[in-house]
Amino acid sequence: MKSIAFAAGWDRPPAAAGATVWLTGLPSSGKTTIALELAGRLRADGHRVEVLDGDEIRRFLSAGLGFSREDRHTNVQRIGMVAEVLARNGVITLVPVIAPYADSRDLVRLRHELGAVPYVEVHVATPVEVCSVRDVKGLYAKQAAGEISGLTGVDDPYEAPDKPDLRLETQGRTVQESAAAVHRLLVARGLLGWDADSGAWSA
Ligand SMILES: Nc1ncnc2c1ncn2[C@@H]1O[C@H](COP(=O)(O)OS(=O)(=O)O)[C@@H](OP(=O)(O)O)[C@H]1O
Ligand SMILES: Nc1ncnc2c1ncn2[C@@H]1O[C@H](COP(=O)(O)OP(=O)(O)O)[C@@H](O)[C@H]1O
Repeated sequence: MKSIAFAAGWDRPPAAAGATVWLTGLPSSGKTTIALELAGRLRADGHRVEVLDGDEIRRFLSAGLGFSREDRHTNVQRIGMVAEVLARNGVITLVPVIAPYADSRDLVRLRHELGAVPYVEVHVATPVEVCSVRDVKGLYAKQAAGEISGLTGVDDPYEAPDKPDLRLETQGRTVQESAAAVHRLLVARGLLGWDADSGAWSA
């Protein structure tokens, strides 16, 4: 199959369409780690990739927003819009953001669908018991010590997706295995156009 691309005179396969890949899940579930691992793999395969990091967005685009239901909704809609613009322009946009409310996520998906922009929802479904042991940023410990409140999955809601495109259990799996599961989904959906591993069009 590779020879078809080169016989056609391309020095590299034509760019695939962009897509938004939203990784929703609890703090420390693995969203950011999986997004960064997958981004590296996709970039190595020649894809244009952006990772919209939740912390960075909150420092700039969503500066001043807190963690009330309303602020989280606003944050998610802003990120959804940026992701849609990027994806519409051929970028695979990975979004490791909690997005705890189903109606907020559904609105982002709907806007993508209305614009015919591919959208994939991955639920990083690590149980809270595992997340609170990982506690990458010390938030679970702070909540337990009474220093913060309103922590998603502990004393603030997390509405798990009913029908995500992929539900990923990360406990007992390596980061590479988790990222590979998302990669397989993108290939199965025909979103990568050209699969460098198999040397075939994934569509
Ligand atoms: N109260 C509370 N609840 C949940 N998360 C909290 C909270 N306070 C701070 N943080 C940290 O904020 C990081 C970014 O949150 P998000 O923008 O992804 O959240 S949301 O979608 O707007 O709900 C989020 O990043 P991740 O740990 O990568 O998920 C948290 O570490
Ligand atoms: N299979 C896995 N997939 C993703 N992360 C994992 C996995 N196994 C262990 N981890 C670890 O879990 C932690 C997840 O942290 P992070 O990605 O920052 O979570 P989040 O972005 O959801 O808050 C990291 O320390 C990561 O190394």
